[in-house]
Amino acid sequence: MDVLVNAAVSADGKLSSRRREQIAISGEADFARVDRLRAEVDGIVVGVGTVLADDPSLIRHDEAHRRKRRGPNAPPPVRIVADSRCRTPTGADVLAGGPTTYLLTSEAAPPERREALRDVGAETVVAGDERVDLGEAFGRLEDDGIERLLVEGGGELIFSLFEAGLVDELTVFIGNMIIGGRDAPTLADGEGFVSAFPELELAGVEQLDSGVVLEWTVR
Ligand SMILES: NC(=O)c1ccc[n+]([C@@H]2O[C@H](COP(=O)([O-])OP(=O)(O)OC[C@H]3O[C@@H](n4cnc5c(N)ncnc54)[C@H](O)[C@@H]3O)[C@@H](O)[C@H]2O)c1
Ligand SMILES: Nc1nc(=O)c(N)c(NC[C@H](O)[C@H](O)[C@H](O)COP(=O)(O)O)[nH]1
Repeated sequence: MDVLVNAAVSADGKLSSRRREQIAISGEADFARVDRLRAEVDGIVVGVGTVLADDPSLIRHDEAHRRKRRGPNAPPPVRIVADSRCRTPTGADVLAGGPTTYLLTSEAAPPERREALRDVGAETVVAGDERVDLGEAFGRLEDDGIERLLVEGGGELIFSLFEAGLVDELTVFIGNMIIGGRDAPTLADGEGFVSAFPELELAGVEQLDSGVVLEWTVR
């Protein structure tokens, strides 16, 4: 599995405000860049915290770029939500129309919630006891031919992926604003590392919109 993480953060490293409302940190050129990234992968991943905060649909991508890079018959990327307890609302946009939506969940999810989400078309993958075992779940996606993933957040999920050693590349747009707030989500939240910090290697720097895009590979 090849895993690319992408996010937009403020100059002080926040993904959104303490109210967890989506903020336009980047601009048109960055959204177009993300649309191209989406077109290059088999699946787009978010955590359920992002679904509850932003209600993304994860459908939009650069179709022309997809055809050019992956051929005329390449399917659009599937949508994937990491959701340990099946908290995704059945009416969430990520479940509406469009490509398959995989729900990665755990044994801790109430069976009736899992059933309800299956009833509205979600493809459920159960891996892990309390939380999604991301390595195992990604292995199951690979069995379905999903080999390259773009993870778009949020901070809890991104931290867990680094903790599990599953991230290959990280691209971050850093914008021209300060959001602040000790409770505002950052790029990597979770418990945080105290030693054995994952190390990155700088692979690219580009000025875009009113900020900068940093491309990192994970050592
Ligand atoms: N600026 C950006 O680029 C960007 C992108 C995405 C999200 N966001 C923001 O991030 C915030 C949401 O982030 P968040 O950190 O609250 O939630 P999140 O999206 O990281 O989701 C966390 C949830 O994922 C699920 N999960 C399943 N397995 C897990 C595992 N092994 N480890 C961790 N989580 C696991 C859990 O149910 C957990 O509650 C929102 O405010 C949203 O607006 C910003
Ligand atoms: N590139 C980028 N710049 C930002 O300033 C910002 N706030 C996001 N945030 C990502 C966002 O939280 C969502 O995950 C998806 O962009 C929504 O996806 P849809 O358009 O619904 O498919 N992304």
